[in-house]
Amino acid sequence: MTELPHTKLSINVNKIATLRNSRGGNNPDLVQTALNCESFGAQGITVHPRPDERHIRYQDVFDLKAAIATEFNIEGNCQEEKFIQLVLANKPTQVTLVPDALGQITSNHGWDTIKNQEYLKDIVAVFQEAGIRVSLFVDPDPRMVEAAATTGTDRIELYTESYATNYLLNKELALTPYLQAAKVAQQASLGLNAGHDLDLHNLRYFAQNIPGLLEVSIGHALICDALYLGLEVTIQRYLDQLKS
Ligand SMILES: CC(=O)[C@@H](O)[C@H](O)COP(=O)(O)O
Ligand SMILES: NCC(=O)COP(=O)(O)O
Repeated sequence: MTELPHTKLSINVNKIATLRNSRGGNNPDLVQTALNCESFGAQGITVHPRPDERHIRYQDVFDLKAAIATEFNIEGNCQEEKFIQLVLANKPTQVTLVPDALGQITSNHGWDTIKNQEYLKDIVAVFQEAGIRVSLFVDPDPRMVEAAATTGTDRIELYTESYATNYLLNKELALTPYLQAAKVAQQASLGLNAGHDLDLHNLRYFAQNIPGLLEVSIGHALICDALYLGLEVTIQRYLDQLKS
């Protein structure tokens, strides 16, 4: 029997949609690619629809929901009413709430869970009442993690951009704030996810050292690696990084 990694790999397929949209038509086929990801071992599929639908279109979310069998994670900005309705209509396994500004190229910060405490409590409850697990995207700041716990969220997703950047300079230092944040999350009984700029170089060290890491969502680097290695080999390599 093969050993299963304890941290789930959810593959973000935004970049497949970016490529498809660049020519119109349906090549590459987003749903087929997601199904391939699953058959190659992915334990979840992540999408991050943005209001301009520059990659994931709202219809893609319905199409993926109807097709995939693993955990479906929809990330996005819940300050958009259209996003809330999209998530409620699809009832994914998990919604990850991200405080994106309009027109942002990519996500670049987590929630200020202190300032937005009341708003987050209300919106977390909206999704939970629909049976959807909620995760809040936060920076690795113990104060933000502590305040996230008081919103009632099930999980947090640690924004790993600074880990990925600093890993190249000093991996121990790069990890330090994430370790502290993870400890606070554990004490508060919050589930822990992570994502953004994780790749084949920095993933193993993160996964081996962050206690209780339940899920990583990875898109950009994984899809780039698949151009060189093929999707099946790439996914196996990412899963290998998650084996303890
Ligand atoms: C929240 C997060 O870190 C990712 O979902 C990332 O924002 C991917 O979005 P893009 O593919 O639009 O860059
Ligand atoms: N939540 C992070 C995510 O889905 C993918 O981020 P990236 O690997 O594309 O940087």
